[in-house]
Amino acid sequence: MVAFTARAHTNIALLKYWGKVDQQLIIPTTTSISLTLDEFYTETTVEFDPALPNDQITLDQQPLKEKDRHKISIFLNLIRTQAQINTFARVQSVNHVPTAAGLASSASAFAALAGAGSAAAGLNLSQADLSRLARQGSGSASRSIFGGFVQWDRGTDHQTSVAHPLQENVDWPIQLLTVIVSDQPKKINSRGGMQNAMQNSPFYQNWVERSNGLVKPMQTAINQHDLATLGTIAEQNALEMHAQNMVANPPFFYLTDISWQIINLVQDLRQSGLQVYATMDAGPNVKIISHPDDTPTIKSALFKILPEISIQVATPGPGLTVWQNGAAHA
Ligand SMILES: Nc1ncnc2c1ncn2[C@@H]1O[C@H](COP(=O)(O)OP(=O)(O)OP(=O)(O)O)[C@@H](O)[C@H]1O
Ligand SMILES: C[C@@](O)(CCOP(=O)(O)OP(=O)(O)O)CC(=O)O
Repeated sequence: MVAFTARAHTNIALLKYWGKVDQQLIIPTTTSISLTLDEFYTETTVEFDPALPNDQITLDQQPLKEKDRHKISIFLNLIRTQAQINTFARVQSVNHVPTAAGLASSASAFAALAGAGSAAAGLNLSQADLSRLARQGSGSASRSIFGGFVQWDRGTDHQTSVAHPLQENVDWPIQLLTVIVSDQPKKINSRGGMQNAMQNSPFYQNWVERSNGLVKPMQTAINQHDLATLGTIAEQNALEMHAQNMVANPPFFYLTDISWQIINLVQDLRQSGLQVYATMDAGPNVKIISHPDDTPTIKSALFKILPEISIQVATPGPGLTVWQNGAAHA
């Protein structure tokens, strides 16, 4: 059969997804809003081949670990069922983003796999159906089908829990400075962490209500290109997500001393008049939401306190692209 390749970019949530109502279908407790990023992406090629005795999967030219391979095969089963085929697949994936370090590699990974896998299986899915499919691999992947600002409606079932673009072409100045504290895989993955928080934080229900209440204000901030309100809401929502983990029993932490140094610096810079805001996912890295003009000031302030730190500038990025191997890539 024919091989297809897909490229999907990561996204960083401005309003976080942190808990599931349905573990199997991946229906979240909250509606989330994200920004797709240009600089970090996954490229995946899929070919179904009747000669294969099982699914063969490589990530960055290395065979995947058994647990991760199993996860991909289960996901491919969703595609096989829909396409009514029972052939195994050859999957080659390359991450242009550190894997499992809280930089949303699972988002770009499953969005790319949904795109290449469904095309290679002969399915011609709509973007909404690709989002529903990607969601079942990793919740945040539902948002990486689209570019720019994206909203994943929590919904109540497979049909209604789907992402849609809020603003695909972002033509106003906003960037995320990603401060890489560590590019090593984290100890507690997102899946385990959110489950832990949901079951063991006494304030979890409060998080759900507050987070869902921030959807409208965040939409308004995006519509009005209001960086200050957008950043304020995003920082508040990220800290509240981490607070759930800190008050869980037993507590657990993604943020390290260095993460807190950066968060404190962001607050200091804000007090000095800059529009800078921090957001953090399931890892120690801090993403600084900011205006591109302020990059030199923010970078020099960061290097002053952390001379060894690595910083990547990320701007709004596009949605999923899929092409047949051998065909020209638009
Ligand atoms: N390109 C890929 N192909 C297949 N699986 C991948 C790929 N990239 C990542 N993964 C899988 O996703 C897992 C990482 O997902 P996880 O959600 O734990 O962390 P993350 O990448 O930091 O993303 P997030 O910020 O969404 O938590 C990896 O352990 C691996 O199983
Ligand atoms: C903190 C987050 O990045 C968590 C992402 O979690 P995942 O989408 O990786 O989780 P699973 O659905 O279990 O695969 C917040 C977000 O991206 O909304």
